[in-house]
Amino acid sequence: MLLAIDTGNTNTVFSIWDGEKILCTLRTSTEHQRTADQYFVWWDTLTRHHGITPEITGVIISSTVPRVVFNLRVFSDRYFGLRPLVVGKPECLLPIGVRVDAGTQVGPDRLVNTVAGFRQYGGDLIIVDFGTATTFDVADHDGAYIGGVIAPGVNLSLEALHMAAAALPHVDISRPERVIGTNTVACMQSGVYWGYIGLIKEICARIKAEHARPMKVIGTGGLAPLFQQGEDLFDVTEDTLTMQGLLDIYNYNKEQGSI
Ligand SMILES: Nc1ncnc2c1ncn2[C@@H]1O[C@H](COP(=O)(O)OP(=O)(O)O)[C@@H](O)[C@H]1O
Ligand SMILES: CC(C)(COP(=O)(O)O)[C@@H](O)C(=O)NCCC(=O)O
Ligand SMILES: [K+]
Repeated sequence: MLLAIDTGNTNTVFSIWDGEKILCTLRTSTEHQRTADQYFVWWDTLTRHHGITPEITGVIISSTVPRVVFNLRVFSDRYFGLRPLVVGKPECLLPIGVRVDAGTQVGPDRLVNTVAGFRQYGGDLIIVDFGTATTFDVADHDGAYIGGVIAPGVNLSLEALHMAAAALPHVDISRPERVIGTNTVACMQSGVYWGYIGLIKEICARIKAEHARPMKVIGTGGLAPLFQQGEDLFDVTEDTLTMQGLLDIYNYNKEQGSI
């Protein structure tokens, strides 16, 4: 079984792959102070709760927060006796090219998404991932990652309003039916929800105009379905794209004999 770990700036997700199937997914907040032993207590409690005793034979990590990788490495080594494959490190091979400005450290999550998108849908893709930041990852005809767009995340935008303005409360995202809000919360939800719909449409249209061939748009991340409602933003939404990419990269490294 493969343990695939996707650390974003907000949440860290562990998925256990049994062949081509996800057995179980565990989620915790991302904190670089969390030790290997703390991960294990959490892991042990939840896997027992799910009634599984996973036989982990491989670990792969994608982390947008470099500092958490140390404790995840110790966790993997101490509890499974395994050296994890870390996306973005030179020893982790990728089945796609990366064509960006020299010296750019592309977020590993973006590369992982591109790998999974290319394997499932072929080239010429825009992948929109709703995380702490909202990222647009662009894959060329041959699957190479050729850049994209980074925009402030949905919850980050709502949080920024609350933090900066004394009279604005903390608000959760939702889809208001009407654009004209008749109370403060509705006004904030409208600004972020409908503003975001506009942002996604405009950025995708401009990427398509810059790209020589027709493109498919994939939406991923917890909020993708909320934005897809009643709109035609994405050709497809995928809720486990990053996890699938981690499995693909692990399998590729096995095939290449690098692990
Ligand atoms: N299904 C969902 N509904 C509402 N908020 C969500 C959902 N999934 C994630 N979020 C929120 O979106 C933000 C980004 O979370 P996440 O996608 O885990 O980011 P990251 O991958 O950057 O850690 C967080 O504030 C999280 O609470
Ligand atoms: C853009 C990101 C912050 C998104 O991270 P996330 O929202 O998943 O936590 C991350 O991919 C990152 O740190 N990227 C490095 C810069 C780049 O990708 O060009
Ligand atoms: K992410």
